[in-house]
Amino acid sequence: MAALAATPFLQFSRFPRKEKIFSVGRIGDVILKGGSRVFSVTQLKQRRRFCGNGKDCKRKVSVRSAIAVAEKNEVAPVEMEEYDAIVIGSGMGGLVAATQLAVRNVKVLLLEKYVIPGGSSGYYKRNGYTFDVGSSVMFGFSDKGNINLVTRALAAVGRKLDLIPDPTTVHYHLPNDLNVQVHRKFEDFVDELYKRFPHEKAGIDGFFGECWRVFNALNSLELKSLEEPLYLLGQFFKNPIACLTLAYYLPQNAGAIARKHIKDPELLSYIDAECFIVSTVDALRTPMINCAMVVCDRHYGGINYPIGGVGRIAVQLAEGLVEKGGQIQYKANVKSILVDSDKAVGVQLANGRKIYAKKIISNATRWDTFEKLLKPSEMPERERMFQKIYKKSPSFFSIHMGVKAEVLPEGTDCHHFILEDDWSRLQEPYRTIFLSIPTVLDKSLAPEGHHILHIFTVAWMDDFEGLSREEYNAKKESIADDIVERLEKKLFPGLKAATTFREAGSPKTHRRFLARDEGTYGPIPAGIPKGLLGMPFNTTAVDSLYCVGDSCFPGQGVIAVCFSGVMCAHRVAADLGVEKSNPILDKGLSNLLAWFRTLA
Ligand SMILES: NC(=O)c1ccc[n+]([C@@H]2O[C@H](COP(=O)([O-])OP(=O)(O)OC[C@H]3O[C@@H](n4cnc5c(N)ncnc54)[C@H](O)[C@@H]3O)[C@@H](O)[C@H]2O)c1
Ligand SMILES: CC(C)=CCC/C(C)=C/C=C/C(C)=C/C=C/C(C)=C/C=C/C=C(C)/C=C/C=C(C)/C=C/C=C(\C)CCC=C(C)C
Repeated sequence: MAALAATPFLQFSRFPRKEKIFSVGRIGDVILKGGSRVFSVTQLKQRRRFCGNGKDCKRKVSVRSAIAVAEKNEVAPVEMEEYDAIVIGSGMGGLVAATQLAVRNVKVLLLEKYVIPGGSSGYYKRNGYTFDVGSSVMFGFSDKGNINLVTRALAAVGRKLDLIPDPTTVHYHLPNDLNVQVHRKFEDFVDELYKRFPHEKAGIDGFFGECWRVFNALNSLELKSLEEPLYLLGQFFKNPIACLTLAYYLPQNAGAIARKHIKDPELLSYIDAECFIVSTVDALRTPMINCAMVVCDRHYGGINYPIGGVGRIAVQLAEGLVEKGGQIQYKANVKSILVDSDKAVGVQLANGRKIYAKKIISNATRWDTFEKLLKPSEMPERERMFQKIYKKSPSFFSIHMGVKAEVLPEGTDCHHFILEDDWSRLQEPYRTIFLSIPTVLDKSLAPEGHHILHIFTVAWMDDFEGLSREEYNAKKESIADDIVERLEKKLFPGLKAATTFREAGSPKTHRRFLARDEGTYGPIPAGIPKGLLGMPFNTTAVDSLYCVGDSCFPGQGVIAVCFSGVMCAHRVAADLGVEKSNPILDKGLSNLLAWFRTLA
């Protein structure tokens, strides 16, 4: 047994009852796991007085004395699975957090419930088609600047994908025949707006000018954890103007800023549509930083599509993770996060297996993390506050289709957004249609002579509850028929007849395959938010538990969750002692941020 004293983390199984396991942490906390019960050394020493609630586990002892206790209690060592960090879920947020830790030589294990990586940025294959699970508009994927976080995430693990530049981010088909093509070149795009709204030229310049101010500030920073004070101070010192600019815009929303410059209601509705496609809410509820980020990045680095499909990004990151010494396990469904004395110490899988780590990172949504992986009755106050400020966004109804190529007119753009009638219906379920045709850029995704149409529209889970299998399937088909008919009228006559493959997914499909509560697309503000002020970062009220992904700052979107992954890895690395940190400053900043959130 003495030989094991040098091992930083030990685990023993108790004789003769093998199901009892206990472990010794690096600092020597001893935990005896017996079913759901957790015992500390103190409790081990006073077994008769143990009441079973595990509340006493605070006392630290040396590994040597822990072993002595173990020996006294007739336990013997067993093989131990212990990591520096466990990441639950391999969405882009989880993958970036895991890879960023692995390249810092942190021993990291990524657990994914599904059979491939990527979550909503994954892919699936059917009948010769490679479909993107989520949408195919990739921000942050260029060679320019600091904000190209997808490119940077891949580069960190030595990967680079071949990209196809998309000449038009999106083609809007809006009420009153408002047609706007968002060209790659900013000047070409605003020309379209000037033509339609000549009386608002100054307003257009004013609003987009402010967007560029925010974007340029973002793009001039080295992006790391905003919860790490030494980094923040360093950035303030190096680039005070950029930091103050961002601090100024942090609590503001795009709609309020648009109204400072623009009066024309139709143009304001257009800005709503621009925000809606990325946040599923109008401009008044979309943080200015997020709006600026997307309306500028598409012209700065441009939107670029990876040859082979969006799913290739996640596959490359997962391979890179393993190459850098990390591990990934598929079909590993985490059922609960193990907590000892208010500290996350490991996870338990659906098959009962327990795995321990110093830090646990959840890429599940905050709702799934705090209501399913942890006991909802023990939800920390900070999370209750988050749930007051943010609610779950609706999910999507999606249709993946294969069609004969001739049905698309020459020069069809890759991405379209359609709202046929009334502007006031922008946020209603099924009213808007998002359409991507990635084969316009990459023909290799479909059999020769065919295109992919990936269509989605906002939908709520409630519409699909309580139906029999037949009713459910019939409902999906009827919604899909209706959308195809609308697309026939608006864009592609003959679409139905040209269809060679069609598969529809409901919010239930999103819930099932992405493990997202109610299939939600992410958090949306319950009222008018104070910009991004109320959005939580990565640390949580549970010691050693972190969240990453779209229910963390700055929200939905691949580039946004990549940023969340970068921030999370930096904070975790600092807490593991791999990056510089200062506990006094940490505490000060954490209190300051908690206070900021109360203002949201
Ligand atoms: N710009 C675009 O075109 C585009 C395209 C696709 C996705 N997206 C964005 O990606 C964002 C989501 O990324 P994300 O990183 O937050 O998460 P995600 O939902 O994509 O991935 C979460 C992953 O965690 C896994 N998981 C959840 N619970 C688990 C458990 N208990 N055990 C094991 N695995 C578990 C899921 O299977 C999934 O793979 C969305 O906001 C969306 O905007 C954008
Ligand atoms: C202390 C404190 C806290 C502070 C101080 C000041 C400062 C320094 C600050 C800073 C800040 C920062 C850095 C920030 C950052 C931010 C970011 C990065 C952001 C980002 C964002 C992004 C986003 C939001 C994105 C999104 C996207 C999306 C969602 C997309 C989607 C798409 C789709 C859906 C498409 C559509 C389609 C069709 C149409 C078809």
